Amino acid sequence: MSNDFHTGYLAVVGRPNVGKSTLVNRLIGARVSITSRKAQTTRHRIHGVLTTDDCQFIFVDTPGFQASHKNALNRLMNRSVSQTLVDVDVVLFVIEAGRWGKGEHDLLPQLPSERPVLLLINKIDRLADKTALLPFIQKVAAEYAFAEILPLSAESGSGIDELLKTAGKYLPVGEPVFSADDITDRSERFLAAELLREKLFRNLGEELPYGIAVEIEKFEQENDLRRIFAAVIVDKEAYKSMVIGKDGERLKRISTDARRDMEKLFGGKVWLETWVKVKSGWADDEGALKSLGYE
Ligand SMILES: Nc1nc2c(ncn2[C@@H]2O[C@H](COP(=O)(O)OP(=O)(O)OP(=O)(O)O)[C@@H](O)[C@H]2O)c(=O)[nH]1
Repeated sequence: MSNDFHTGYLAVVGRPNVGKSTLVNRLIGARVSITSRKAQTTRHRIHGVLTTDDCQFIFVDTPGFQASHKNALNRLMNRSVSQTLVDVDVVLFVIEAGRWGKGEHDLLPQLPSERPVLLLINKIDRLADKTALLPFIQKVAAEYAFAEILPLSAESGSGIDELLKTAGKYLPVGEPVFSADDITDRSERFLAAELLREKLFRNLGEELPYGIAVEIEKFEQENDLRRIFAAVIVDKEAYKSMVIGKDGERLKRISTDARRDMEKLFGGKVWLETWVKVKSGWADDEGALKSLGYE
């Protein structure tokens, strides 16, 4: 291994919905983290790995900050963000083009002053007036000592090569940690839960109850067939029928959609069984959260 190879950890932070998951997916070219129009779908730290000729980027996707719900779940989420930030080599702070508000400003004190923070201005494809970008960059540059400011579009891919070239320079010299074809260090069990969670978010839309979770109770594999048994956990009896829907239609649709995505991702047949369980108050109970895999 040449001694000018760089390897390092990068955290992707930013308000919910700014495009963190889309960016990580775009960078590592595979679906390891789930995107959805609904805010707050990423509650787990997800590691994606990208290896180029001279760099290995190990991405840590962190949950968005959320100040409005003050329960155990959010305390744990915020704790895991701060812990992540001191462990990484580079912080990628994602914002939306043209948008710098209280949400962004409030995040600044959480940024580690001893690490380079690259400000990524995402969604530039949405800017109707491209000349607005320069004054916006000047404005945000005055907010914090960002190591770099890079406009890009996670969706169209514009600015992504530049981002990799620039971010690579901030990674320490070192041998790769993961082999070239590692996509994620998360298990299929975890990915199955994420896919099902994403379908719940999409299908329930605005009705989505706060504190819904997925627990994979059994995951078996026999040749190409995976048998997955998943419980959808809600914290109130009333949410149960909301998830199941009239004559079970909604849960059936959610399961079918999730099963199809799992088959694509795992490259084999999937038998998926889902049901809804009520665990009242679980979102306020740190023990229950840990048992569901929240760190
Ligand atoms: N137009 C446009 N839309 C984008 C771009 N990047 C992301 N989006 C959209 O923005 C929405 C949110 O993207 P996500 O990647 O889920 O955002 P996130 O920051 O990971 O969200 P949380 O998981 O809630 O923290 C999705 O509908 C994406 O399709 C972009 O470059 N341009």
